[in-house]
Amino acid sequence: MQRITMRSILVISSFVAVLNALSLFPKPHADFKYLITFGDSYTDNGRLGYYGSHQAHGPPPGVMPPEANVTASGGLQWPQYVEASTGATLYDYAIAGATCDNNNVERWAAFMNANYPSIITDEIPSFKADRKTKLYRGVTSANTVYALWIGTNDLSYTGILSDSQVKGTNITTYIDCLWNVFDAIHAAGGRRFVILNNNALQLTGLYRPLSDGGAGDNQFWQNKTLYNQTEYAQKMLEYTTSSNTMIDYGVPFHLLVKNRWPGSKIAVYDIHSLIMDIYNQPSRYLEPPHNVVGYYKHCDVNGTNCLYGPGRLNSYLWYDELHPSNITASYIAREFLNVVSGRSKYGTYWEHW
Ligand SMILES: CCCC(=O)Oc1ccc([N+](=O)[O-])cc1
Repeated sequence: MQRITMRSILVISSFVAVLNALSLFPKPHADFKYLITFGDSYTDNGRLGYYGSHQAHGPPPGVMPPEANVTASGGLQWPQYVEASTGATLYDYAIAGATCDNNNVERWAAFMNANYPSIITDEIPSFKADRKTKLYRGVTSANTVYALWIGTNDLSYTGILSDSQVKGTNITTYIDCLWNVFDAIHAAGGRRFVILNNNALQLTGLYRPLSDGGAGDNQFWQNKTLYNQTEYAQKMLEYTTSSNTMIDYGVPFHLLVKNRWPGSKIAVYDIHSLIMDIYNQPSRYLEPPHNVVGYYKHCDVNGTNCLYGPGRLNSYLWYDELHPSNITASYIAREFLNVVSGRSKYGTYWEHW
């Protein structure tokens, strides 16, 4: 294992991954000019960094923060691959650390002396403010896809998994929040939605028991080894799969039975299955020697003194205890484009007839 500041190596490997990924990407579509994303660190392309350097405030209306080359994937994040391979304009409102709604699960960000901004309390208001600016001049309901991927922090050890949610709320409240996000986007003219379901979190180093190759005490769960880790991995499996079933049934119920978002098309993108497929058949996705149990970036419980490796990031399913690696992000992006074009086995498609 090397101790080096890996920024340049990460940027180079990002570029290699981009080149590999671009050659595999489906052709861009004329009706896909804008991608507007909401979520957490699985989607954030640098927005939290802006808040961190501006006293927890977001950018003024009409300004998108600069994109980062090194995100929580160790390189580019999945929307950036979509952007690079299609030429679509990306407006990424995702913020690392976010939950769907701080009124349900709020999480403290000590470095900002504030809660992490959430989708309902910050990302959606920022989107609504930007919509009134020239950023949105070319955006129409036909040429724009809205993507929502949220739940990892809601269900997390600092959230529902440790019963730390706001009193009176529960997993159903988190699921209802997803529909509230769609309400807000629909009211703003959005008609094409992709919802990415919950990751296979039981396989991450964070939730996998130490005795089964998972992390010990770490930056995302500082006293993990005090817990019955097998029980918590199983709970996380229950929470993610139950939430995903609610998403599977909730989308057609609200769209078709309740007519909640008239004129809309919604695809459910089964990230959980994609990650399981990479986990079960790593040689199809990762560079040898592939590693789907460990992770590339190892830090102390404060997130400092990080060590990287062994080997190359492109061999890893996971970048750190919680985050898919850069190459995994490129597969998430590639399959996202298949979902948008209606051709993915990971997509389930719903619209009015
Ligand atoms: C996918 C959800 C996990 C997540 O959001 O992780 C992060 C939370 C906070 C930070 N940060 O403060 O830099 C990074 C990742």
